[in-house]
Amino acid sequence: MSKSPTISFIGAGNMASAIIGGMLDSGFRAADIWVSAPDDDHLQSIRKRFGVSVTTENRYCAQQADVVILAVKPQVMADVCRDIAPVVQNTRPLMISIAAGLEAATLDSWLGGGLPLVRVMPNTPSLVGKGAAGLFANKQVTEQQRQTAESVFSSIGTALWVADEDQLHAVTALSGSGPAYFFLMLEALEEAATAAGIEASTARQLAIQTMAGAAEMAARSEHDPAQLKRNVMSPGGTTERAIQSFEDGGLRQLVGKAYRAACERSEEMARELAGKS
Ligand SMILES: NC(=O)C1=CN([C@@H]2O[C@H](COP(=O)(O)OP(=O)(O)OC[C@H]3O[C@@H](n4cnc5c(N)ncnc54)[C@H](O)[C@@H]3O)[C@@H](O)[C@H]2O)C=CC1
Ligand SMILES: O=C(O)[C@@H]1CCC=N1
Repeated sequence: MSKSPTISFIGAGNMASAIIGGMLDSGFRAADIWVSAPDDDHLQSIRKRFGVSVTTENRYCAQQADVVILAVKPQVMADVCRDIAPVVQNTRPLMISIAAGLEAATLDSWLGGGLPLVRVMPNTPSLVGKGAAGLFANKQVTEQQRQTAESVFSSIGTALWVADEDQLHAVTALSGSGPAYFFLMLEALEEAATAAGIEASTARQLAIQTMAGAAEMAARSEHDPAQLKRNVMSPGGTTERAIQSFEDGGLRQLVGKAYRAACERSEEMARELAGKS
């Protein structure tokens, strides 16, 4: 069997940590992982936490790799790619970008052109093995490289390919940004329950367990969410009143509006960042 690939992360922030943490839990080896970022203090804390190799030199980091995962903010991506381009043009690893709204063609041009490139939109629950990621491969990506990319992201949750790159905007607004929508719901429920007199820690635990339980049920049930919702709503009972209140307040429209705002921002970022090339 061929040796496991060396995977280098450029960027050591929230998402790199979430992906590395999930990968190690699912059996990837720390010895096969490199991470680079400018801040040495930050890198040392990642090294202590995960036991991976670290360096402040992006080029050196990229040079080690069969797979380079670009995990920096979209706004610094152009500089990072141009800096490592001479190295990766020579070693030709599989490039993976997790940046929101940055198109494969734009990244490829910054990297000098012609490299196999997978764009992934992951999310932070990857840290606990419950990630949800959409993946898109450019034409240079081989079947084996597709499998490698899929093995990384399916090791930390659900990983689904999209055929059309444009669909990544819709994925970003759904599962990329989505954890924050549910955290907002948790915040609001906790505030409402504490205002009604429940101790804050009790309110938080009950709200979190309820969200996790509802998600698990939705995942396992043969019924759709609308039916599961109706099953909780006893006629004339408490839930019916609460749901009516959500509907009267326009929650559905508000969710649609927020979702479209995220989609539009992703498209806008793609235009802005393509203009930087
Ligand atoms: N946070 C999230 O929920 C998600 C983020 N993303 C994408 O992931 C990417 C990273 O986001 P976060 O981890 O949240 O950001 P972050 O700000 O937590 O991490 C960025 C990392 O890049 C490093 N960095 C900055 N300049 C650098 C350079 N020149 N060379 C190497 N490293 C450099 C920073 O030191 C930091 O470690 C972004 O492109 C974002 O669009 C994608 C899905 C979800
Ligand atoms: O907010 C953002 O732009 C990134 C992409 C998806 C989640 N966080």
